Amino acid sequence: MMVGITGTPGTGKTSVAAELERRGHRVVHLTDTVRPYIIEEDRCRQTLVVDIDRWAAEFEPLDGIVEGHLAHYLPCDRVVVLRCRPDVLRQRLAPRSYPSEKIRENVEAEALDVILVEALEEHPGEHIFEVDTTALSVGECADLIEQFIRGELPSSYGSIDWTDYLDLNV
Ligand SMILES: Nc1ncnc2c1ncn2[C@@H]1O[C@H](COP(=O)(O)OP(=O)(O)O)[C@@H](O)[C@H]1O
Repeated sequence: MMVGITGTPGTGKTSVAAELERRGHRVVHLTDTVRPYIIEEDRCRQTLVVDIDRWAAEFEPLDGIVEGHLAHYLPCDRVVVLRCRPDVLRQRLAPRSYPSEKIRENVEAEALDVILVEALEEHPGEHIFEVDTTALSVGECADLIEQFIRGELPSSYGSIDWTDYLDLNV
């Protein structure tokens, strides 16, 4: 089974993937796989533009966890969407050397459920599991993900509403 862990930058993908790897899961970090598919580098926004269609088409499915904010574009059997309340996300992103515009864009995307909507465009809802990491430890997030993978927890998504936090970006 290939399980994607996706989410806005700062929601905790790298941290929870490291914990799942420590627990014995095979983990592939997708940033390590996109380099041959980079179309351009947007230096101002410190963003790489990737040919997602070609990358996803050529990706060899695997039994394990694929971690990265493009994971939901892969033919995953299950997709975990990590979430974080926008004000807390802003704090998590603050130590990064991101331009303020990039932080604003990410916080806004999180408030608008952008990654969840993208995931739902690619996968049936019953394969999707949203985890609100705001008040959970990395270990608690990993516990929930393992329970979902084992089929002990049903899919769940759509209960988060962070539109009230959109004005944080003003
Ligand atoms: N569940 C969590 N609770 C509190 N802080 C977290 C949690 N997950 C990640 N963090 C912290 O948030 C920041 C971003 O986490 P990271 O794993 O790098 O996110 P991503 O890979 O999605 O960009 C890091 O400082 C990390 O320690």
